[in-house]
Amino acid sequence: MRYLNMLKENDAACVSALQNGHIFLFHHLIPLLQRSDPGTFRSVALSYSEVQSVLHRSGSDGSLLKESILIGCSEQNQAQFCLDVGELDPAAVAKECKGTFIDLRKAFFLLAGAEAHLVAKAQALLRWHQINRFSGATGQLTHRNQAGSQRVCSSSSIVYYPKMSPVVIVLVSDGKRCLLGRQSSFPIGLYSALAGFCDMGETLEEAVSREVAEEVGLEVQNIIYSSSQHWPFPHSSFMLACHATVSSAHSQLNVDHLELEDARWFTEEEITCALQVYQQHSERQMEASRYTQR
Ligand SMILES: NC(=O)C1=CN([C@@H]2O[C@H](COP(=O)(O)OP(=O)(O)OC[C@H]3O[C@@H](n4cnc5c(N)ncnc54)[C@H](O)[C@@H]3O)[C@@H](O)[C@H]2O)C=CC1
Ligand SMILES: [Mg+2]
Repeated sequence: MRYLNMLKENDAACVSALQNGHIFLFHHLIPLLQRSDPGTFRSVALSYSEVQSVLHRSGSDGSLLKESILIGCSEQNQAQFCLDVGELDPAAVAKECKGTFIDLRKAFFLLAGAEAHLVAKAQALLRWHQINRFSGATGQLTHRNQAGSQRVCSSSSIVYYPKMSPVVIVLVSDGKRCLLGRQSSFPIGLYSALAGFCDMGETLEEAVSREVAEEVGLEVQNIIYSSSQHWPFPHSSFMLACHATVSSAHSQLNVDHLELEDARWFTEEEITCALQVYQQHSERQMEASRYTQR
């Protein structure tokens, strides 16, 4: 952690870490992956010299490498960076790297947990840099530090840091059943816990109460924080997960159909059965993928 922090503060050390580090490539924010076992994918960690040669063979002079952004540090203490090669031909880069560019909406669910997290973080940082080239206050260009952990306005001292949008997601229970909803944009049959963006100035509890009231017209109690994660959709969300209850006497739903297509109470048996069906479906997909690769 201290090493990463030092790289954010020290441009020269960050350049040297880049030359000895691992680089993950993106093309217009789409991550490069490689197929590993049948049906599974992994992210591609390239060395500095490997990226240099990919860039040269794809017709670039290699200066793009300095645009790399620090995203983390491996267990072997090797710095990890990401780089968007959007100006190059994606097919040529993918062929050079024996990989394929896969949209993050898909990639996020194909990768193992830690890799999915790293790739999502990388995409969020790349996007933030792409849309913050100019200061919103002065309209002048902003310049990044070597790690890409901040941008500074070229005509004032304003410093910009990467931003996330806090989101609450809450599993509401009436003591026997849990409440799930679906938006019309969800895949057929998919239901999820209720979620929503926090408003400016709200506490976690206020955001949970408001979202549940807005979406299904219930008043929740006993809000308990459970865990959090970075969530890359629509982009750079910071998702805070909670549990909450309603009394069974006040569990009648009044669904806002502008926000949700449907919301329902589900029993434990229904959830267990749905999870079993999901598990069987995933196993069948894995099997089909093995078969098509033979
Ligand atoms: N059940 C669900 O709705 C689930 C949602 N999520 C995630 O939860 C988050 C919230 O999703 P929704 O339920 O659709 O939110 P939501 O219930 O707050 O409604 C979305 C609306 O909020 C407004 N909004 C306010 N701040 C916004 C911001 N920073 N970015 C985008 N829109 C903003 C927009 O008008 C947008 O149409 C997203 O990150 C989504 O990917 C994840 C799993 C399930
Ligand atoms: Mg919502």
